[in-house]
Amino acid sequence: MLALQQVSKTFTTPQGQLLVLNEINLTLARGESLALMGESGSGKSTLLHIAAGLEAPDLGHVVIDEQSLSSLNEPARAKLRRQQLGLIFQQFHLVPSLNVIDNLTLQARLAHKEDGEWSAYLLDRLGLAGRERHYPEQLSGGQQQRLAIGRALAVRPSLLLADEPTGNLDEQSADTVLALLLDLVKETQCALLMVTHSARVAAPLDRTFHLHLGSLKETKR
Ligand SMILES: Nc1ncnc2c1ncn2[C@@H]1O[C@H](COP(=O)(O)OP(=O)(O)OP(=O)(O)O)[C@@H](O)[C@H]1O
Repeated sequence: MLALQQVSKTFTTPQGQLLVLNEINLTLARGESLALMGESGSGKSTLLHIAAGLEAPDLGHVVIDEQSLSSLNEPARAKLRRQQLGLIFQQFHLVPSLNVIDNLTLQARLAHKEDGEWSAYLLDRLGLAGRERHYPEQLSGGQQQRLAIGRALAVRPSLLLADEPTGNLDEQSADTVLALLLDLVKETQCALLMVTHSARVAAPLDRTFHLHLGSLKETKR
């Protein structure tokens, strides 16, 4: 589903060259959830951006659904991102001027993958049925993040990439959102790669990896 093959990335900083990812290998299967942990500045967001094709590795390959991102030009990569990837962020990134149903179907419409029945099912599963005409500001933080999850899943992505998706929520909302997210990953058999600082959030995921000094080490399987 997702494969990182010998991925390396170095940044040039005022202090010199910074090797953030050093020949990283990782594979993620359908229906599998993986937590990516590591101290601040260890390169977690860089790895996530590279997996999403938003940033290119210096060396190595990213393969999504058997397609190597480096073999595609930028328009083709953007199309693959729209059609196969769901992105979930700490700051929900909903469109404030769009109501719930329009936010939910936004990416699906852009990807020409809109499916009314699937959207209605997702709204129901996410506890947002009946809120279709509400705007993001009328929703709680937990509801907003559930909507952002729905938006990511509305395209039926093969890969979900999430950066601290529960970082802005209180513990109880975080637990609800995480449980729903993991249920939907199993149900739709997509793969989930999630960055988190919290061992508690990582615990229910299938596998946990730590990034440290450019290397990835599995700590739970
Ligand atoms: N465009 C860039 N140019 C130079 N250095 C960069 C660039 N992007 C990231 N870095 C550096 O690379 C390292 C890894 O950054 P990254 O954001 O991936 O870490 P992170 O593990 O996600 O951190 P955090 O947990 O604080 O979000 C940091 O030292 C950062 O300063």
